[in-house]
Amino acid sequence: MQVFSVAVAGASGYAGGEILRLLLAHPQVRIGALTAGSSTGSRLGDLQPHLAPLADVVLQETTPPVLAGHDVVFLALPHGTSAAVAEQLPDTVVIDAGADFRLTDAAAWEQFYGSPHAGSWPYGLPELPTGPDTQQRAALQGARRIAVPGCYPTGTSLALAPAFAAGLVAPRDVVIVAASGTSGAGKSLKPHLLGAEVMGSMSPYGVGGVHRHTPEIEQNLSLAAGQPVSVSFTPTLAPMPRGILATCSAPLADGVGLAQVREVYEKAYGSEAFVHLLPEGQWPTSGAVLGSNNVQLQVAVDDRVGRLVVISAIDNLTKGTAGGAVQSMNLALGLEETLGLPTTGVAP
Ligand SMILES: NC(=O)C1=CN([C@@H]2O[C@H](COP(=O)(O)OP(=O)(O)OC[C@H]3O[C@@H](n4cnc5c(N)ncnc54)[C@H](OP(=O)(O)O)[C@@H]3O)[C@@H](O)[C@H]2O)C=CC1
Ligand SMILES: CC(=O)N[C@@H](CCC(=O)OP(=O)(O)O)C(=O)O
Repeated sequence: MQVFSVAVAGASGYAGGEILRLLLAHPQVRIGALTAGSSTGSRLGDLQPHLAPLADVVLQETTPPVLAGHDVVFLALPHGTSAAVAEQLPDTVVIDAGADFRLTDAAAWEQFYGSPHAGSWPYGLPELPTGPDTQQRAALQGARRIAVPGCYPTGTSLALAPAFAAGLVAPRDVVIVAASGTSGAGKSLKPHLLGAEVMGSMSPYGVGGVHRHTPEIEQNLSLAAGQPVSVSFTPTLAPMPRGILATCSAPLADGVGLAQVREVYEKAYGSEAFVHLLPEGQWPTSGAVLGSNNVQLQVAVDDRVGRLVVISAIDNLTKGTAGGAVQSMNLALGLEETLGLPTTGVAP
């Protein structure tokens, strides 16, 4: 059995920590260099105490020479730092959890990120419908560079893309409101995310079409629809460490009913290991996917206003980041796509 050496840059952060949790359970991975920024020189066990088998590994500086010589490098670094590292790793599969290479439209990148566009890499969401009978998976098989999706775009794009690909909904008046756990904001200190501010309170942010995941969601849904789709996206913060629950809705085409919608979603995801359309009457919850790579979906038709409503639940750190990254690595390396990825959650 072939074993691949894997390095993780940003191992002290939330995304890097979750990538390591999954890699520790992967049968064909040997964990190599672990790197960080300000915590270079620290023991991993002092920063990620849940990763017991790696407790005594000392974090190294994030430089191309430290990361070179591995089969795969995961980058879990702040935006804007990946390009310089990746270009010095020509012989390595590079999987970037950051946003730098997700958008194909340079103008959209510059508008939402305020910096020059680095380019675009194959987008790491295998199950995404990219047309009536196609999926993103094909672009990831054997890829040498992969851009892991943002957490909100993962749950919301999977929720609506089948309806767009099948022409069930119109490409306008699409409304998405999603609640995320606070780990989505990363580990660095943010005054509005202190315990006292977050506990027992929900709050909106990035309101009015300004959140940087808006163009990423539009890119995914436009690809599925084969025409431009515009989206009103509002994120909210929920008093929980991890998880995203998204409510996504769009105007239904004339005459489309629930049976047809369910048939389309069953066809899109019926053979997927991680994306599950729940039985009628059962609703996704963020708690039910905690720690797993699963996506729970439920569809409803609101006949009063003629809209499709799709609810999705993911764990932002698992399917929304690290699970998507490891799933993409499996495809890039020609391994079984599900290797090392949990389909069982943690409850309560
Ligand atoms: N959290 C989430 O749900 C998701 C995150 N992502 C993406 O993953 C990436 C990491 O996010 P997250 O883990 O949440 O963030 P964290 O703030 O938790 O971690 C950031 C990591 O990057 C390291 N780092 C910071 N600055 C530098 C630098 N200049 N050079 C080298 N290393 C540096 C930090 O090291 P140190 O602490 O030692 O400074 C730490 O290991 C981001 O691009 C984020 O957008 C993607 C999808 C979802
Ligand atoms: C709760 C929270 O703050 N979430 C983050 C998104 C996390 C994510 O997916 O990050 P990247 O696109 O940066 O990789 C946010 O809204 O900025």
